[in-house]
Amino acid sequence: MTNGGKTTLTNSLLRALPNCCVIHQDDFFKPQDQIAVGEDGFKQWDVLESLDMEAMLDTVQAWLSSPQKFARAHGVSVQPEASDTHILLLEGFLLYSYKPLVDLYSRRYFLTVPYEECKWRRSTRNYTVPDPPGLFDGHVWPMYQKYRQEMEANGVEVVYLDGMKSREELFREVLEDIQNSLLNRSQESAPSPARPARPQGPGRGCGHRTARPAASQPDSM
Ligand SMILES: Nc1ncnc2c1ncn2[C@@H]1O[C@H](COP(=O)(O)OP(=O)(O)O)[C@@H](O)[C@H]1O
Ligand SMILES: NC(=O)c1ccc[n+]([C@@H]2O[C@H](COP(=O)(O)O)[C@@H](O)[C@H]2O)c1
Repeated sequence: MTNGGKTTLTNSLLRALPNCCVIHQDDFFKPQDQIAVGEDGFKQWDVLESLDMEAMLDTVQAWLSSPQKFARAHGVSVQPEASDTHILLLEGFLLYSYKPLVDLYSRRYFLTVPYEECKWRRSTRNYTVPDPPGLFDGHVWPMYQKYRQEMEANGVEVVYLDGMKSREELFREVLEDIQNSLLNRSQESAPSPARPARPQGPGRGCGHRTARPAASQPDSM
C-alpha cells in the first residue's frame, strides 16, 4: 500500500542481495494530462489505468531475457562469485492487480500499516503532483481497499508484512525469506539422488549452507 515502507525496504534489499535490480512502478505513471478526472473531481492517480503497465511489463521482460545485460545497463556490476544468481525486485502499490505480471513473481510481499499511520505518513510526502485536500480519504484509501479486496477475491497469494515493525526488522525478515527461497530453488534444481549414493567425502553434508543457488534460472519477485 502507499506509504507502507516499500521503497525503504527495497533500497535495503537492493544493497544486500547479489546481482539485484529494481523496477519502480512509480516510474510508469502516465503524464498528468492523461490521468482521468473522476466524478468525485479528483485526478484518478490510484487506478491501474493511470500506469503504463505494458511498458512496465516490457521492462520486466527485458530483464527476464537477459538479467546480465539488464544489470550492466543499469549500473549493477555482476558479482563473479554469485554470477548464477539474479534477482529482480518490483516495487509498487498496484503490483498484484495486473494479470500479466501476477504469475511471474516468485515471491509477493504486501506491506500494510493502519489507516491513521498511512494517512499521517502520506501527509509528510512530496509527490511530483502534490495531493489536493481530501485526496487521501476521497480517492487513495478507497482505491487501496478496492484493489486489495479484488486481489484477495482473485486468490492472489501474498506474504503480508506489518509495516509498523522497525525498518531493520522488516529488512531482516524479508532478506531471510528471500535467502531461504533461493536455497529451496537451488535444492529443487540439484540432480535427484536416483543413482546409488556416492560415498561422501569428509565434511560433506555437515557444512553450513549458503544462500547461493546452483540454478541458472533468474529469480524475480
Ligand atoms: N518501518 C518503518 N517504520 C516507520 N516509518 C517508516 C518505515 N518504513 C518507512 N517509513 C517512513 O514512511 C514513509 C514512507 O516510506 P516509503 O518507503 O517511501 O513508503 P512507500 O514506498 O511504500 O510509499 C517515509 O517517511 C519513511 O521514512
Ligand atoms: N509519481 C507520480 O507521478 C505521482 C503523481 C501523483 C500521485 N502519486 C501517488 O503515488 C502513490 C504511489 O506511490 P507510493 O506507493 O510511493 O506512495 C499513489 O497513491 C499516487 O496517488 C504519484
